[in-house]
Amino acid sequence: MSRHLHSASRESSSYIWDTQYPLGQGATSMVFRGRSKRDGEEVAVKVFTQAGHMRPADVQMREYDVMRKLKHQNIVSLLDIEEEIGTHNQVIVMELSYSGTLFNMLEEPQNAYGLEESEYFLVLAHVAAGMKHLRDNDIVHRDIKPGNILKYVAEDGTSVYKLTDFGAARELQEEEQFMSLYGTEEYLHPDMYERAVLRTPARKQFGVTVDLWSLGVTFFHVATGHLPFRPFGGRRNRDKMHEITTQKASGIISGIQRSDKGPVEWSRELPPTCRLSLGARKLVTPFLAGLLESDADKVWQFEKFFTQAKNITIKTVIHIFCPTSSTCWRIYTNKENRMSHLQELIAEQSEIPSGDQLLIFEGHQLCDLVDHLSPVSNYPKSISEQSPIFVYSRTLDEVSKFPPVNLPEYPRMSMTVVPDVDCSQVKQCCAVTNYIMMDTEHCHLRSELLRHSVRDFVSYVYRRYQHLDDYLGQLRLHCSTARQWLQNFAQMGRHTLTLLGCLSADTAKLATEMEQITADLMNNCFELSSQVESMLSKVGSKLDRLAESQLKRRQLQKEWKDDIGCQQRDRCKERIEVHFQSMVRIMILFKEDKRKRNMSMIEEQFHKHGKSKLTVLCTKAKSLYMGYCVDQSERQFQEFSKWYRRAHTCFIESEQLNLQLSELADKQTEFVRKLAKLSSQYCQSMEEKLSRIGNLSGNNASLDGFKAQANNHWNKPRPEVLNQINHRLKLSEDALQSLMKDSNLNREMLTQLAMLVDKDANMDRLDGLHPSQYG
Ligand SMILES: Nc1ncnc2c1ncn2[C@@H]1O[C@H](COP(=O)(O)OP(=O)(O)OP(=O)(O)O)[C@@H](O)[C@H]1O
Repeated sequence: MSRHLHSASRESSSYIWDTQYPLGQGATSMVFRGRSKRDGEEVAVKVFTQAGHMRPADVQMREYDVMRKLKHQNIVSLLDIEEEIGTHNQVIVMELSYSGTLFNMLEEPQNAYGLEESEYFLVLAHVAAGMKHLRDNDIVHRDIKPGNILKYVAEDGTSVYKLTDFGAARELQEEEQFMSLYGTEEYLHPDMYERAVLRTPARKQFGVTVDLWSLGVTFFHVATGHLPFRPFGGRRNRDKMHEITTQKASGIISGIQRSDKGPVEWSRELPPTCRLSLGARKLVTPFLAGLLESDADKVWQFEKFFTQAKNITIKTVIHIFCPTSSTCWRIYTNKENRMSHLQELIAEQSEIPSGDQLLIFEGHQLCDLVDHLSPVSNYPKSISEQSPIFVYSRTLDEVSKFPPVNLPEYPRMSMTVVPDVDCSQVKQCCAVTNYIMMDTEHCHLRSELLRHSVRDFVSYVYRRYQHLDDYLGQLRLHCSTARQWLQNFAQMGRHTLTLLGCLSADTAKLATEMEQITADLMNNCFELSSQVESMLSKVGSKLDRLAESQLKRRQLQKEWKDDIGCQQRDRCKERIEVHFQSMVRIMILFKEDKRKRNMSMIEEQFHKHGKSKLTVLCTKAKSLYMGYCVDQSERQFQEFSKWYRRAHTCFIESEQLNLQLSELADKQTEFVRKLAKLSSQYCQSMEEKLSRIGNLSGNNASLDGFKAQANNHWNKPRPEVLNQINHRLKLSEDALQSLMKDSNLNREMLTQLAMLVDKDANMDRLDGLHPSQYG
């Protein structure tokens, strides 16, 4: 050893490390923080203990060989293998983790009930990627557990998880088997457990898939903060442990024996305290069940594990909030999926059938913001937990019950001083209080989202009313133009027919025929016009009334009391955090007390004081949450329930108005089409008949033709009526001119009508005002 070094310092040719504060200790080694002599870079140095050196040389070499072979972002990098100066023992130099292992993380109060969801999925993705690299290199790890997964932090601040500790690893092809025993008992495959822990003589062989079981136990542990299979008394009750893992049915993911010789509580679900959302649980539960399969016929192969892990981790999350049940949902879906699929997934969690769902984002219906066929990856990037899509049922105005609160229990504390027990109890108190803190935050978020949902719902309903009102305005204008047109047409028709009636016997006949031809259509048009009129007045007065009460007087908006419920300014979470920090300080003191062999009288008094303070702090934290936050949120929810019934009525009214306006628009279209038919039939028949009269006289129905025809009739010299004839002739000439003018007018009206029909057809494209767009 170098003379210049501190007594706790050790070194190799390129590294130096301090043995005073180990980063961690395993069964065969201690790991220390060290530095490179070359560039001062911090490193982790794994130094083998006596137990490590006792292993056969080839087993020791295997760890070096495996580490040399592996190079992957999810496997801890080997920097060097060097000889320690003085002892000549080999040390492994690795990249240093400042954050420790997953096991260390699970020991922290904030993770005592499992990791937060996004972090959990990172673990899953990274561990699966690391395992894939191991498989690609035909390596079996044989000691997968949270303590062998290190956390690193990437430059962008995100976590990177890496597999470490290849002391038990060796090369093994997929079809090969091994016999030696490795691993940590809680994570061992039942067959290996039987041999290694229960020491049964059977010479069972094990395949690469033993790692899959350990992965299942690890992923369960990371999701819940505790082990899946727990006999009463833990490691002391190994037969029961073996019984639990081997007797569990397929699909069971946990078995807990809570009392001595008591029954095992089997479960196919993750515990309620687990922090994963319902959406995440739906993915993770069958995944865990697949990994924790002890039936050799049903056991997964690695490929299955890789594809399932990939299926889970590539999904994108869409945040949904259901105000009527005050629940946040995370919908995990593939990026390329469309709205119909998203709605099916929402239906699975919310029980609102997809056809019944009303999805609102930022005051708009989601289907007005994104195309039905657009993939979810194109949805607004602003959709987040704080700004989710709100889902309502179109048909139900009832709200569900306020969701029950699921809190882990505080331990029952006695006043007797038992440092070991006290230490674990204070740790549990910290964990429960931390859980309450997170729940408080969530409760507060839900209160905020309820307020947000009211604002969005009001603006959605009002926007809808505004559109309906605008649309009604357009329809009113359109209807009155069509009505005016019909009246003008009828007037012009009457005028034409009167003229024809007094022109000649032929034209009078024609007039009668024309009247018969158009009478039905004309009556039909008048009938339709009055139907449109009455519908318009009915829907119009209803909409006018709603526009007055809602758009003008904002009644719905005013009925909501925004200040009920837990508010940011109440600082509930911060208040509970103060209690939590006090508990942490007690925990530090208790740990010190545990280290001391004997406590003095005064120290014991202080310890007792710490215990009673702890009890007070727990009561305070819980009652602040339950008595204030939850209570306030429940009151807010009840208020919302009353308000929503009215809001839903407004929505239903707007739906009905929308329907009535659509019916009105259809009737109006029918009316305009009939007008067009009337007009073209009138023109066509009139032209036909006029030309027939023209042909009778050998001329076209021109003024000259009529003149000639009239002269024929009246040019016999009857002097007493000559003046009269001439006068009639003059009248006829005027009438014919007028008829021609009428015909032109008719053409013009026809063009106008064509425009009206066109406009009618285009109504639904005008500024998106057609009510069918809201349907
Ligand atoms: N690269 C590293 N950076 C920081 N800490 C580390 C690193 N590698 C290991 N450790 C710490 O050292 C502990 C022991 O390391 P490791 O698991 O490799 O040793 P082991 O003796 O093989 O343990 P085991 O009992 O799991 O076989 C780890 O649990 C961890 O806390």
